[in-house]
Amino acid sequence: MHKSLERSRSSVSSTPTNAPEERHSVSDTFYTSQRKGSHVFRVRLDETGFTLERESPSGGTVKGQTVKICDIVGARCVRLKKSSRSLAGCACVNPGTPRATGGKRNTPSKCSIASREEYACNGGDASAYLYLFAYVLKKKSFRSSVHRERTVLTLRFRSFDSFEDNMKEAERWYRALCWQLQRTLEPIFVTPDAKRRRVLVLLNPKSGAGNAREVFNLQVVPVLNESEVPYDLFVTKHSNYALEFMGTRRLEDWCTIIAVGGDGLFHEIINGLLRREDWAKVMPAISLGIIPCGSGNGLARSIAHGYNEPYFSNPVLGASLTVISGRSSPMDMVRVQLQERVMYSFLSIGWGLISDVDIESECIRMFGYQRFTIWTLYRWANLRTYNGRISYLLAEPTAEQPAAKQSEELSRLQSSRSCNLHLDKLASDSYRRSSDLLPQEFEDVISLETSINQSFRSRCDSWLSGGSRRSCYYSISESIYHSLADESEFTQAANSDQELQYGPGSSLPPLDEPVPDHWQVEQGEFIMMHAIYQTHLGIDCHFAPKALLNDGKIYLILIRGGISRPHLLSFLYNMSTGTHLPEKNNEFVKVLPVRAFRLEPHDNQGIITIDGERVEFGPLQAEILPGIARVMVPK
Ligand SMILES: Nc1ncnc2c1ncn2[C@@H]1O[C@H](COP(=O)(O)OP(=O)(O)OP(=O)(O)O)[C@@H](O)[C@H]1O
Repeated sequence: MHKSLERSRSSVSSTPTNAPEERHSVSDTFYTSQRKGSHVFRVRLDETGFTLERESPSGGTVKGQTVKICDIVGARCVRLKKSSRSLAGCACVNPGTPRATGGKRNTPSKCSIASREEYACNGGDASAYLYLFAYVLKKKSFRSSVHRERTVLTLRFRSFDSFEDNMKEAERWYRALCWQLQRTLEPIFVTPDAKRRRVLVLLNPKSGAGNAREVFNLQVVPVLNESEVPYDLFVTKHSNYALEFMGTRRLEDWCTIIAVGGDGLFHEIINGLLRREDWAKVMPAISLGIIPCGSGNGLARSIAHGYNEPYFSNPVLGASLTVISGRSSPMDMVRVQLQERVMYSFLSIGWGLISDVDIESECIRMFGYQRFTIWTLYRWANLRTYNGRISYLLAEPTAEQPAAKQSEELSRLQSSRSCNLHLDKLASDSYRRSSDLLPQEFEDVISLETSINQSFRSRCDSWLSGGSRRSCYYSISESIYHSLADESEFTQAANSDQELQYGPGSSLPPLDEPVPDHWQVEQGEFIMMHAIYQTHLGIDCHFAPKALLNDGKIYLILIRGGISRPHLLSFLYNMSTGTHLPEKNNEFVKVLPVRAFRLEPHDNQGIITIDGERVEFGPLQAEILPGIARVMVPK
């Protein structure tokens, strides 16, 4: 969608007042000229957004429309270039749209600004333009679901004879918009001089179908550019790259860390952060985001679900808007004590059926997300049971589990000693800004941009690349990272710390000591145990409908051996809609909101997963760390 309006020469009636909010509200009269006649619009920008009201010839309002401030991502002031050659790359020139000739100057089409400018520019046009980018919620028909649609609103300023004066006017509107947008951002996303702070992007080129790089360049970069969010991009080179990166780099320059990949990459990021000496300082100062490119994408789906953000129409667009929203929420994490090590988890811990499906179905990865359905049916037909003991501390106090005892245990959470003595040992050498990069190091960026398809190029306006505030660190091919730091030292630094305790400490007794008396116990044969703290395990698995990002609860879901196959099939089938859980716990299926639990398998082998990644088989215990991380959420 593209709307363009021209400012009338006759009306110069902005509304300067003294109140700060009012000073940043601007309004004026614009008009559109169409074949059927011209229309006059009153346009206002204030804290609610952009309001356009079409005037009737008698001066009343015929039609009004508001583009909400929460849907607007940014704007640009531009001058159209003079030569028709340079217009080929101009904003809104859609290669698929035939250009109007000079004689059609007053016939705006979807991308008509450029068409008219070609004529006008040749005649020495002094207009300045303000392009405003928004992603508005739309519903195509009664039956279709809501989706976001890109909208470009264009205001043309030509009241004055000189371009400079018109540009001043356009910039006044631009500044007002920036001010209004900035009001919607939380302070951690803004620099002292009122600019957007930088974000760090970690991209796993191997996640999901292996197209994370293309997804990022084609779908995420345009949104980052439109919103003028400066970013630094690192492409992971191997498994655990993100873990090492997060554990050893200086992070002060970044306010957000975006994982472009799957839940496995996000898991590495949080574990890297929590292995830092300064984790307690870093965690509240940084917000995490995810662009779903993996095969599971449970976290991205859970965040969208929690905020009613459309997901299926365009998951990457929704997630891109979320990571630039400037709004964050605390998120619970779970500390998991395994026999030999500690891990931190944001999604789930599994034993039995679902973990088997997750890991065993790797061999049919070529089926994409369908691999889970195929393998679930296979496992259902060849059902296994597992023997073990599960002890837990309920989240809601009961008669047997008094509240005082619970809070006493949870208040014992404390930070452990530092383990990361090498923190930033390498950072001062390896961290560089874009201006330091050699031209050939940018070639990758340029080629990636120019290899994009036509439909994208029409959106990736030429002035965006010219004025881009991006800097890129690509570790692909001739890695910049490699050229700046000795990797063996980097790896050594990370490995040497691996054995040490790090991150938030535990409030639980050691794994080899008995659980407290007031904990409850389930033991015997199980089909599965799955502990989850987000609503969705995957895009199509609404596993814990009541879970919230920050409710301080682990949802422990148990299925006992002896469950009938039709009952189990109905459970598995209904997982996609979240209707699989019984309203009241029964003999075979139990849902237990807990704060901590311990799993002691009695078999010698089996599969245990944490956030979908396989870990060593054996006893473990887990406890909730309420709101210890921050995640980006939709506006
Ligand atoms: N450059 C790389 N080469 C190989 N493996 C990598 C690389 N970067 C990261 N990895 C590993 O790939 C694993 C899976 O990545 P990721 O989670 O991004 O995708 P996925 O498994 O397809 O998605 P999901 O976890 O949602 O199912 C991670 O555990 C990470 O350790």
